[in-house]
Amino acid sequence: MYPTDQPITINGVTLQGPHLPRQEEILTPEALDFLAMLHRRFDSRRRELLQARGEVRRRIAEGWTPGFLPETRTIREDDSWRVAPLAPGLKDRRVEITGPVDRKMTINALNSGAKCWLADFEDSSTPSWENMLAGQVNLKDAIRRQIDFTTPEGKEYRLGGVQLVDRPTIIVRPRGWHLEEDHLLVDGQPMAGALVDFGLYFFHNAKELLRRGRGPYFYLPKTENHLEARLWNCIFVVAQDALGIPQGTVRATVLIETITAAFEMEEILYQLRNHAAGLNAGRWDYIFSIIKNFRDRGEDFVLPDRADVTMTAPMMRAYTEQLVRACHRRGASAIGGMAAFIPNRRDPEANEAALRKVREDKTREAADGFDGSWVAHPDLVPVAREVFDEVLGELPNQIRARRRDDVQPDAQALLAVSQTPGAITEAGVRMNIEVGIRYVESWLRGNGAAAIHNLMEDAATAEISRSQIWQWINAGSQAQLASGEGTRRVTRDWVETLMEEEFARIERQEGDRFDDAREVFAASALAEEFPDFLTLPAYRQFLSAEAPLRRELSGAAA
Ligand SMILES: CC(=O)SCCNC(=O)CCNC(=O)[C@H](O)C(C)(C)COP(=O)(O)OP(=O)(O)OC[C@H]1O[C@@H](n2cnc3c(N)ncnc32)[C@H](O)[C@@H]1OP(=O)(O)O
Ligand SMILES: O=CC(=O)O
Ligand SMILES: [Mg+2]
Repeated sequence: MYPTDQPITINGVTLQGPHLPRQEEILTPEALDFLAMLHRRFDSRRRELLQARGEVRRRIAEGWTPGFLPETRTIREDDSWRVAPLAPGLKDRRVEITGPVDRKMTINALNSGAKCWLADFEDSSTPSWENMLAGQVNLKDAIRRQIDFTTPEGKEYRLGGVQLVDRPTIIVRPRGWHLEEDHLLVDGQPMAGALVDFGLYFFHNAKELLRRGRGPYFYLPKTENHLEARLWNCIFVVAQDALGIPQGTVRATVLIETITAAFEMEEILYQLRNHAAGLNAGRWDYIFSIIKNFRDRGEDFVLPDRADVTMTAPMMRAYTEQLVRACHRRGASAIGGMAAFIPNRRDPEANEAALRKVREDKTREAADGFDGSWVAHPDLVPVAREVFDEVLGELPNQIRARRRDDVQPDAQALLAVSQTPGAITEAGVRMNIEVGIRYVESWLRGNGAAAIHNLMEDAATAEISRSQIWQWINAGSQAQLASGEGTRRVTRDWVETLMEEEFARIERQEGDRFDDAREVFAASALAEEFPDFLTLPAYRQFLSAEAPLRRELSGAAA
């Protein structure tokens, strides 16, 4: 038993922060040894790759435009290689439900009737130590079918009686490479959140999953290039050897959700080819990545209101079609993304509208050749299933049936940002502010996904909101409001006035976190220096093990 609330060091691994329920089951000395091994072998490479991201960004700011890499041309042109055959539980992925790994949602997702469940430590989860550790407990219990839950009001949750084959395949999404977990230090350095999430899940469950006819499967978020994919591949090889399980047991689906990764889709599959399962079109972070990377490149890269950047915009069509082509050429699954419309059981009209819009979105994806797609809510599972059932017929996927050889890699099409129809409007600026603050408030309370105005908001959509504001302010005369609304520029002063007004409109409740949320949102939307991720300073200020001390010090300084 570890001492309560005191930092403790075992074999160079320091555990700090509050003592959490059942932590002894997860943070066993053997599991900590495994994490320390991963950190010591791979963290310096992670840091180098993060630094390389910064260099690419600097080159883009100086006028360089990313494109297909000349040095990897042979990989793209060689038609002979394929990824490993689809693994058990991953052949038919027509409907995947996504969601955070809290106990109730875990049970609901596993009872949802979806083919797969993306168990999310990332966009939809606040990365508090409590959430991250509880997620590991919940997954361990779920895999062993020993999970139930009772709300304080007495509502009971347990796994339904379906057979293993009908239970969604679990695919875990660890945190991105940028986030650190400073409740676990190795040799005095915080571990990468990604290695903690991957390592603990793999260590405790890989063998059990194999015994049950499945495997340790992962979604890899926010990858920026094929070298980052190579790092993951090296981690998989070492992890499988360390546990003595066969090479190739791990499978990874990589989210293509950065503009640089869009130029390296086949190279990413190639690096991971013995472990690759597919690619996913993570549309929200993709839009964020375009804003972030091209934020100071002038009018060719200024996007209209967030609501106008839809999947039918030319750049989004190019991205999704090229993704299906890359996957099917290499025998991998192409998985569609998240339509943000959330059903509402209390409002039939909003519910109807959400079902209609999601159906439209999934219909386009299925027709484009995707093998399946994501839904955010159990009530959307039947809609997506119906759409894909119709296109797939008896087939489990469209990998062979829709090769999409009619699509060609096309850099110009991926970069056709200025062809996105729409306009910047005052309503759009206000919406970004209001929704951004509301989302951050939810995140600070530990809920990393929220339905706001019947739309799903998570870390990726919040990044779009705050980075659009930043770009519109800093793009100067290139970000004019729609002509019907005069020629007002989006200035910092004006945004601050709108922020005051929107903030005043928000209904407050005892114990809410709106003051903190406004501070976090303003700091990233109005900052002179664009923070790489909204969640990075917010983590340090509010969730890190040193956060209470840091806040105390800044309070004392004030
Ligand atoms: C950009 C990206 O990365 S997209 C992927 C990441 N984002 C996500 O995964 C978001 C997933 N979705 C969600 O978290 C939720 O649907 C929300 C927060 C948007 C809305 O949730 P709620 O406000 O609870 O919706 P609602 O009240 O309609 O839920 C009805 C029931 O469905 C459950 N439910 C809703 N969404 C999910 C889900 N994704 N997984 C499991 N159960 C769910 C709720 O827990 C609730 O259960 P209960 O009736 O037993 O209490
Ligand atoms: O992770 C998915 C996204 O759209 O971002
Ligand atoms: Mg994302």
